Amino acid sequence: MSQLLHPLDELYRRAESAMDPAAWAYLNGGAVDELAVRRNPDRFAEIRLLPRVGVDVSALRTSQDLLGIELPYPIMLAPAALQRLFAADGELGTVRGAKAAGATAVISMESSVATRELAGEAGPFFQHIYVQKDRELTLELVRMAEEAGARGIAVTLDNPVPGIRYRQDAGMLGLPEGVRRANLESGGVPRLTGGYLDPSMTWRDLEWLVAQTELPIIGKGILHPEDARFAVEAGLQAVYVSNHGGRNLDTVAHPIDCVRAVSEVVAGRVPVLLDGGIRRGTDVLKALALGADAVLIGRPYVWGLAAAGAAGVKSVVETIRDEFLAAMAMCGLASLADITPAVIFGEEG
Ligand SMILES: Cc1cc2nc3c(=O)[nH]c(=O)nc-3n(C[C@H](O)[C@H](O)[C@H](O)COP(=O)(O)O)c2cc1C
Ligand SMILES: CCCCCCC(=O)C(=O)O
Repeated sequence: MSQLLHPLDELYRRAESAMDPAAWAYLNGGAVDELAVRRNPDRFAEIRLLPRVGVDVSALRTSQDLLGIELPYPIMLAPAALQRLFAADGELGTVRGAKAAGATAVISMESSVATRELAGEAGPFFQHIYVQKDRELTLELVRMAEEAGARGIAVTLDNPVPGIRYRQDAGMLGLPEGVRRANLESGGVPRLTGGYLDPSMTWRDLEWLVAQTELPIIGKGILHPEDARFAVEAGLQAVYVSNHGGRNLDTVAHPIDCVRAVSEVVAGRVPVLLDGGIRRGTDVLKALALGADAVLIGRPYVWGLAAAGAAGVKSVVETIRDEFLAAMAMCGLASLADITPAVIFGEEG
């Protein structure tokens, strides 16, 4: 008798059989013993919901404005590098699937299709960057994002040095032929000469970055409430709670355990985003209940991309969205504004 799988688990299985093992290791692996990779989703599963009944949930209101983008529901796609490792279309499949599902994508600086080529196929999108040792190159990346029509820039803060990734290193020794770091070698942005990370970057550099562009800057990889305060003081226009999917530091705190304290410090001054372990619609509800304004899906949409291209990406987003909508209704929550910590068991008092 065949076992019925959750739709995402089915895509995971199909993706694994479609993908080169080294790419699979890069996609799903993480730092050292990969405890944080595994436990990010587990932490969501450990949190219990406490529904209210007798509420009219016949028309759920889930749209919101996020940095000038009208999100139909609070689910977006996290930046993921080098997607031609996973599917022939790479990021083209992702932005097409995201657009079809009404989800805003964050395009990695390390995309294997250039942002300029993706922009015409994408809905509203954000560009991700790492601040480069060469600040002129950083500025060129900012200008590239502006010219391509990005609606904001997510700058990754949790990666001062490369994560130690044994599984990845055992499999992938370099980029296979045909997979390139497209934003870093085309259209005026020169190829990187040194490492892609700057371990000397501080809040002063972020203040500098904010002053260089009209685009909102989103600080990705914040877990500590004090860093959330620094981010707002530096002029960042969104705080993105993340542990990089457990890919950089093992045994790091889980984003779902940090988001409440972060959101209390941020106190509504800027939006709070969260990724790391979002696998089910109830995870979205729990993240919002504890203070996030929106969440981002990481690995699961890449499983969808690898299994079925743009349609697979769309299906991952819609599966999680439909579960989220059902969970809202089951919990007696008619709008995003109704989602508070009171829906978490043990927080109701
Ligand atoms: C294959 C892959 C590549 C990634 N590339 C980037 C990147 O270029 N920049 C970045 O800030 N985060 C990157 N991330 C981290 C994601 O943006 C996100 O934080 C993480 O995947 C969320 O956890 P989840 O996969 O459990 O949903 C990458 C993640 C994966 C799986
Ligand atoms: C040579 C490109 C490396 C990109 C690193 C992307 C990333 O952040 C990840 O987690 O992987």
